Amino acid sequence: MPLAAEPDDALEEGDNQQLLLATKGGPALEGLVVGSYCHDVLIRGGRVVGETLGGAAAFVSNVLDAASPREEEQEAAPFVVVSKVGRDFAYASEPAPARRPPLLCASPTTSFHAQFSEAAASAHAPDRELRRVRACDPIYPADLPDRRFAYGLAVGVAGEVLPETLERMIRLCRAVLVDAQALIRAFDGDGAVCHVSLEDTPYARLLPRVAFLKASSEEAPYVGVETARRRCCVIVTEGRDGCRLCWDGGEARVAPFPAVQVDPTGAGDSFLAGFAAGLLWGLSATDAALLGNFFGAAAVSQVGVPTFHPKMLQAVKEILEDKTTKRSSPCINGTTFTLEKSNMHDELHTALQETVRLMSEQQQADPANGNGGDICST
Ligand SMILES: Nc1ncnc2c1ncn2[C@@H]1O[C@H](COP(=O)(O)OP(=O)(O)OP(=O)(O)O)[C@@H](O)[C@H]1O
Ligand SMILES: O[C@H]1[C@H](O)[C@@H](O)[C@H](O)[C@@H](O)[C@H]1O
Repeated sequence: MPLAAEPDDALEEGDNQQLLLATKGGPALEGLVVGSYCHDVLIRGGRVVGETLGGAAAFVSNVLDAASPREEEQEAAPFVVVSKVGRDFAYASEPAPARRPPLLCASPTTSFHAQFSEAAASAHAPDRELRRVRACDPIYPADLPDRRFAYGLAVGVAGEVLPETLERMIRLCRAVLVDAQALIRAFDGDGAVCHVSLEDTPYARLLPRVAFLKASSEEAPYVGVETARRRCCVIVTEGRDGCRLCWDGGEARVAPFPAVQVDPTGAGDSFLAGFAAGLLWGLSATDAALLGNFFGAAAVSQVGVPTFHPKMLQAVKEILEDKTTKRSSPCINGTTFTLEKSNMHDELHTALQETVRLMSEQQQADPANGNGGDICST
C-alpha cells in the first residue's frame, strides 16, 4: 500500500481542527493502539515460575476495555489494536487478543524472559532483567488502518514501532501518547534489554508532535526529561511512589494507591492506558494520572494481564461519572489539554482509594478472588 496514495498524506497540521469537528459529538472516540503482544516467561532462582500473555498492547487493551468511556450501545470499547504475532502465539483465545486479533506473521511471536532478582525490589531499582529471546516482525506504516483516530497509543516492547510507523500514527491520530520503552529499547547480542538515548534516535524529531511521553524512572535518564518536557508533556512513573508530570513551565506529583505487589510486569502499560482513559473521560492530565496510578497499582497486584472485579469497575465508573463533566469536549485533543490539577483532584483520589480499600477487604473475605501467586517474594 503506497503511502503516497493515502488520504492522510494530504493532511497538514492545521487540519487537526477539522478532525476535531468530525469527531466532536460523534459516536465514538476511537483509539489506535500500536504494539505487539508477546510471550512472557517469568523466572526466579533459575526456575520458571510463570508463563503469561505479555506485550504492552495486551495490558493496555485490558485497561481501555475496562475503563474508557463508551456509549450504552457499544459492545466493546472503541479502539483498534495493530499487533503482530507468529503462528506459535499461545494466547489467541485470551480476552485481550481475541477481541482484536493480531496480524499473523511467518516470524515467531516476540518472547521475553524476565529474570526476577531474589532481593526485594526498591521503588526505583530495576526489579527484573529482561531478555528478548524471539522477535516478531516490526509494524510498518502500511499495517495501520486508513482512517483517522481520536487518539493513538504507541506501545512497542521490542522496537516494533518503527519511526515511520510512529510518524504515520501522528498523522492519523489527533493526539498520540507514547511509551518511551517503544523508542529507546535496544538489545545486546544476548537479547538483554538495554537503553539508548532518545536524542540519538530518529524518534527525537517527532517529539514536538507527540502529546504525552511516559517513561519509567529507569528510562527517564535516557529520555532526557529536561529537554523532552519542552517538546511534550513527560510523565515519569515511579513504581510504588506514583508518578510526576513535567511540562514546559510546570510540573505535578501524583500520589499512588496502595498495592501488594506480586508481579510488576505491565504496571507501566496499565498506567498509560488508565491515564488515556482519564483523558477520555475529560479529566486534566494531572487528574488522569490518578486513574493511571490506580490501574498501575491494580496491575502489580496480579500475575500477568490482570482481571478486574466487575464491582470495582462499576465503582470506578460511578466515580468518574460523578466527578467528570460532559465528554462532548474531550481533553484528548492536542489544542485543548488541561495539564494542571483540578480542584476535585483530592476528592477523586479519596474516592478511588476507597474503592481500593473495599476491594481489598472483599479479597480478604473471599480469597478465591485472589491474585494467583506471587512472583516477587520468595
Ligand atoms: N508497588 C506498587 N504499588 C502501588 N502502585 C504501583 C506499584 N508499582 C507500580 N505502581 C503503579 O504503576 C505505575 C507504573 O509503575 P512503574 O513505574 O513500575 O512502571 P514500569 O517500570 O514501566 O513498569 P513495567 O515495566 O513493570 O510495566 C506507577 O506510577 C504506580 O502508579
Ligand atoms: O516491559 C515489559 C516487558 O517487555 C514485558 O515482556 C511485556 O509483557 C510488558 O508489556 C512490557 O511493558
